[in-house]
Amino acid sequence: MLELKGISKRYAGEKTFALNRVDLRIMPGEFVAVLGRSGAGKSSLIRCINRLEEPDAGEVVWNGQSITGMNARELRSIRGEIGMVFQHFNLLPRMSVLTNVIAGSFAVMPRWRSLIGAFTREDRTRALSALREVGLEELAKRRVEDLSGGQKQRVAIARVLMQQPTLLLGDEPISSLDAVTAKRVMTYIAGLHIERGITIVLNLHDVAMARAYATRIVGITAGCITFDDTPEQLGEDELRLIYPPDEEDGINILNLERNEVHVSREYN
Ligand SMILES: Nc1ncnc2c1ncn2[C@@H]1O[C@H](COP(=O)(O)OP(=O)(O)OP(=O)(O)O)[C@@H](O)[C@H]1O
Repeated sequence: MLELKGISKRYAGEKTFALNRVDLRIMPGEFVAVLGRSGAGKSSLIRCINRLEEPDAGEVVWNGQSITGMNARELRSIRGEIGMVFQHFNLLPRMSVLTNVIAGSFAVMPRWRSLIGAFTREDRTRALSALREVGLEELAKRRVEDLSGGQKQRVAIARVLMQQPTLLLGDEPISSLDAVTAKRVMTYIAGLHIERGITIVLNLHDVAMARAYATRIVGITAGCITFDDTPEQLGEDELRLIYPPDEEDGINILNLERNEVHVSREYN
């Protein structure tokens, strides 16, 4: 179980809290989509879970272990259990696809081996099998910088598979992909949930995707949870709460008819 207890985060120099005493309990095997307008605190929430950002207050507990109470060594080890996919993939662009996938186990690999690239035969076999699962085995030797966005995200998913995590965190993993590719990537992520029972927490900008794939939706507004229920309960009123009109520029970002949310001017 993943538990956030009173998590608060305020960035240096900012007046308002990015997260304001957030409490959240996620049971094993849940697929949670986190929705909210731009700046609501979605990334901060995801990043505070594995301490890519340090919360200012509160506690994160994963399977009975307090992540917030861990020292650097313990944190490295727990991160081996927690996979992460990002909007911009976070891959090593000049390295091969295979090397990137093997890098998924760096957190659990003795440091000297990861430094000199001395991968074992077993590492390669496992990485190739992960690539097969996302349909990219033939591209194993290709440099990552030569791949399309969708292929890069599938490499990132293969890297997560290699890591064999029990928890997958995603910070807008489909935001930079076109609609068709985004759907394909979501299908792979859903596969991790359905076939392996991995607990998943993803930030998404796309309400339709959240409804289609998640088992639970958490809405964040100005650093606070304003919705937490099943996708079926997410109606128009709830969407208005999660996506209030921008007071400063008066743009109502919610287009209920098209069932999609424009999160910033660039998306329009
Ligand atoms: N490194 C930072 N330094 C200062 N302020 C930050 C930093 N990161 C985020 N913030 C602020 O914290 C608030 C929440 O940001 P966060 O990135 O968590 O929101 P978000 O919902 O993920 O937004 P988006 O959908 O645009 O990515 C925003 O007001 C943002 O400007």
